[in-house]
Amino acid sequence: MQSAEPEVEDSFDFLFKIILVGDSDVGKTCMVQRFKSGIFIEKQQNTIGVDFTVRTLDIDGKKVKMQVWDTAGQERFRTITQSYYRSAHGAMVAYDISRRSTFESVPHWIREVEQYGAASVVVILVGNKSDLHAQRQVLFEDTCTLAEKSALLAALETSAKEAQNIDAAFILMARELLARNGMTIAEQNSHCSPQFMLSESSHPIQAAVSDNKKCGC
Ligand SMILES: Nc1nc2c(ncn2[C@@H]2O[C@H](COP(=O)(O)OP(=O)(O)OP(=O)(O)O)[C@@H](O)[C@H]2O)c(=O)[nH]1
Repeated sequence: MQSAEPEVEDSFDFLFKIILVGDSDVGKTCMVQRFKSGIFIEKQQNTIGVDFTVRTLDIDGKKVKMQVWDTAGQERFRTITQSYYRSAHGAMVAYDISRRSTFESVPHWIREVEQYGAASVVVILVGNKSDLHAQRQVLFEDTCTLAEKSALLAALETSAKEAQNIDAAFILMARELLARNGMTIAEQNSHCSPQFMLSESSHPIQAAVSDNKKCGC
């Protein structure tokens, strides 16, 4: 666990703080590790409190530093993790597509973000372990329904194991935060990433969903 704010040394154009929440064992740490280092390590220790990691993305020539706060999903760390919501620009609510109970916890995590986070926080719903096709317990349609009902920015499925959509999730978040912080919608619309659903909260739906994905730019 790292409790202090990380030092930000090198230069960047934008710095965004992203908090990753969701039940224990949905794969949050593996997602962050895949995003940061491009690797997948099967056996992870459960996160204690909160860990942070940083990666700088190049988005259309802008250096966008993503400071990612990986929180513990275990109940006993709730009070620690709640104190990290307030400064987050973005939140990723993660569940495991092969474990229905983790999807059923999503409304709880969304409420936490709403309760403890800033009013402007951008929220994305992420169904991890999309490689576990045979064990699927959550339909992506249900994910989209929930994301729309909760007015989230987007819903997508990822696999930290097979490197599916992990970068896409963070890039999507970065682009939305950039859009809200000065980059024009016109610049945004020149890009389209397949394999996820976007809400209309900030700009038109760009893509439609799921495993046999079609990009609807
Ligand atoms: N098949 C599959 N397994 C995964 C994937 N991502 C993570 N796992 C496995 O899921 C387990 C839990 O992963 P973690 O990253 O520790 O989960 P967490 O959400 O950070 O858990 P807490 O720290 O307790 O909140 C580990 O055994 C991982 O190997 C994935 O994309 N596919």
